Amino acid sequence: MAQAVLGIIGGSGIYDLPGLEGAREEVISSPWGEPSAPLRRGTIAGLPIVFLPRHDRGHRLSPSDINYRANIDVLKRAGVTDLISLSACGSFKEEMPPGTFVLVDQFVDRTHKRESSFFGKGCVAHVSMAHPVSPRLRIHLATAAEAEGIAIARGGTYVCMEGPQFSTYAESMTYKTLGYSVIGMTNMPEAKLAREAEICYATVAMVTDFDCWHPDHDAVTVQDIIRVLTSNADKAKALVARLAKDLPREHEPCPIGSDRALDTALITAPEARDPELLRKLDAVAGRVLRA
Ligand SMILES: CSC[C@H]1O[C@H](OP(=O)(O)O)[C@H](O)[C@@H]1O
Ligand SMILES: Nc1ncnc2[nH]cnc12
Repeated sequence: MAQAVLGIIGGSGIYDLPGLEGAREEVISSPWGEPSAPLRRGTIAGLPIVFLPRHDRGHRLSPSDINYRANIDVLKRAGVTDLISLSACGSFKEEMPPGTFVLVDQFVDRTHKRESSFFGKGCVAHVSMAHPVSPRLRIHLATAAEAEGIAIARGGTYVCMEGPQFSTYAESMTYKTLGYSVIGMTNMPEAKLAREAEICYATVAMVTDFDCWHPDHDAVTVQDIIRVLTSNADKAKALVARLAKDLPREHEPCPIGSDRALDTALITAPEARDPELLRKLDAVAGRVLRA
């Protein structure tokens, strides 16, 4: 049984992880290019933790400029088995007001200018995304949030837009009418790539605003979001600390097989595979390619 290594991707407002014991910076190079930032590695209550701020410190990177492939690749190389994304989002539901942490269980991908797969010409793979979030991690997150007195919603659909502009009123009303719960700009293709890399993934979607559909909120502004971000970030850090204390030290097998997603995904015949691409896939797909 493998040791659990918890990865944390910090989104808007979460550029470090105070409380990381013995924290040190680790630069891991990736054949997929530059990750957002060096990793910060340490422990919380003895559990190995790897932290990566997806926009880099200073919020240098916009959602479309993040190299999601490099980020997931370096987290895989760092041994991450379980990955939590901490993400700011807008809400489409009155009952999920700013301050709510939504443990989403579905995603809709509306992004259109991002590299969204490690696979392609010379090594084709099709992983299942039917259930994109680890049910086991969601349960651990819900338990940790309850212990910390953090208001959560269990389940919801996160629609990922390209951005960087916020939605038009018509888009916002459409997503609301379709029944989506929250909106953000980063969790796709991140969740898809984590699945391809066989890393269990879950998102804490932290509501900062009601997007622009809400009659009392004419438009979303970064200033308004930042006001909520700070208190959300404090709660998120408490949530991570509690999760780290309670997460089993051995990686628990994923009940939906996220950690073995490539067992049934590769379709390119071994003799038709491109050696160059195989080299780049050494970390994310090494388990199956070396078999
Ligand atoms: C600062 S508001 C828009 C920004 O916030 C969210 O970032 P993240 O998901 O990394 O927390 C959203 O996706 C946008 O990137
Ligand atoms: N309303 C919103 N739309 C997209 N991304 C967001 N991040 C925070 N609030 C958002």
